Amino acid sequence: MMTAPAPLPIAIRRLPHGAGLPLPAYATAGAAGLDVVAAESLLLAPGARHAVATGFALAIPEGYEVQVRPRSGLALKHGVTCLNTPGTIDSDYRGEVKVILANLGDAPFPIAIGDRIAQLVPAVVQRATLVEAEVLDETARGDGGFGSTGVRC
Ligand SMILES: O=c1ccn([C@H]2C[C@H](O)[C@@H](COP(=O)(O)OP(=O)(O)OP(=O)(O)O)O2)c(=O)[nH]1
Ligand SMILES: [Mg+2]
Repeated sequence: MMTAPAPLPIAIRRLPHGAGLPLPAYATAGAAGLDVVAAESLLLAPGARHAVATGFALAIPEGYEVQVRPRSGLALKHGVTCLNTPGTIDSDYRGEVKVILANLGDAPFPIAIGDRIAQLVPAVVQRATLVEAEVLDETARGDGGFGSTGVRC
């Protein structure tokens, strides 16, 4: 049987306006994302966006990031999504985690303190060393992209 990778410990600090709110938590035993609740209330107008407070800060271990992802229910039912999905929380960021929500729907969307608005997924970061080259190796694709292989099979 495959064994699941051990959970990554991430230090979390409650900020004053996050007092009393639940910390990000998995909704089910197999959930991939830790659900995050809003630490402020607002009415998000159609077409508007807002960096929603969460009331906590993280210290992610070096070599990892945390992705901020939308919830599909909000996206499908209300057109509310993370504008910059997946949002990137850098390992050296110590400020408040914010969720940049956008309302792509056609009705104002109310957010109450404690509403689950997004989910956090930690990920390993593969950093790169760029090696400058005069010529790149040839491939069958070459510079074809952006739909060059068509739509149908
Ligand atoms: O959804 C998000 C995305 C980012 N951040 C915070 C944590 C992250 O480490 C920092 C910078 O994010 P990013 O690199 O995506 O933004 P930037 O526009 O490149 O800002 P910077 O110049 O500060 O890196 O902002 C959030 O709180 N929520
Ligand atoms: Mg950046």
